[in-house]
Amino acid sequence: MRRKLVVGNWKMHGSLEQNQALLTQMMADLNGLRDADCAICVPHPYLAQAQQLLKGSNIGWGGQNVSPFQSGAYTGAVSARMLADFGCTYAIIGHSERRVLIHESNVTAAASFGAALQAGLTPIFCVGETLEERQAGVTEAVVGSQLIAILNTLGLDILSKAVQLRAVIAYEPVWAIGTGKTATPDQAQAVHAFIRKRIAERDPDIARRVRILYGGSVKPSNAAQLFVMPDIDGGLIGRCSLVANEFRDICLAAAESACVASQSISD
Ligand SMILES: O=C[C@H](O)COP(=O)(O)O
Repeated sequence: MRRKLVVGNWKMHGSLEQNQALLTQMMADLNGLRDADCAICVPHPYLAQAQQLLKGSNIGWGGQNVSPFQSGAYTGAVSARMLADFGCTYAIIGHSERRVLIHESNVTAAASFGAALQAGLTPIFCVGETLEERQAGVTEAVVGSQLIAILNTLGLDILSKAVQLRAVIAYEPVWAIGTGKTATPDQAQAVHAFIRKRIAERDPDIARRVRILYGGSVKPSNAAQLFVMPDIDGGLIGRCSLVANEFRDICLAAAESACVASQSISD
């Protein structure tokens, strides 16, 4: 059975002082969490602080993007190796805010996915459609092309590395991000099942093992309904990862849904 994972994406929020208080509270709140994994992806300047505070706790940490390049004259860019230097486990790749606002392409996102794996990080590869795309009925075509970009750009060899480092996919419908409009559990499940089916066409074993997170206005009041869906393996959380008790409740919902699932298997 796939272990649930909840990842907070702080986006461009925080300060040394706020982070100290928030991470300290989260460590206290999540100290006893056993049945789910959790992590926080912080803005790059706060990686050292996250490493110092979270080391030895059961909260992992990561960055929110990596350069597709290993090093060189790329002003303002941060390499995957640099994230690894700060003990990161995770790197969010291809978030829609980067795709939409700074026109990051499928090819760039795929190359960053490869760079993250190369540095030993677990990439969290984001896919998702806009509202116009959903209304036009092309959700599967859009998500499918975002996924296939990985193979087209990096080739089939990337799959074994992705398995080894437990690469994660995050389905985030753009229309649900930061809007308060969550996809219904059935809408999200349908796209998650499509993603798993697409991966299964290449490799059924990877499809069974890969964790697919849902992101887009996840909150304590809807987390449990989403996490019990068979192909939803946790969440990528924006706004509610900036509020300790809301993030705690979402992590607890993930752990609880894992217990419900294991009970129903043994029943
Ligand atoms: O990476 C996280 C997503 O963009 C979701 O953000 P949100 O929970 O604020 O809607």
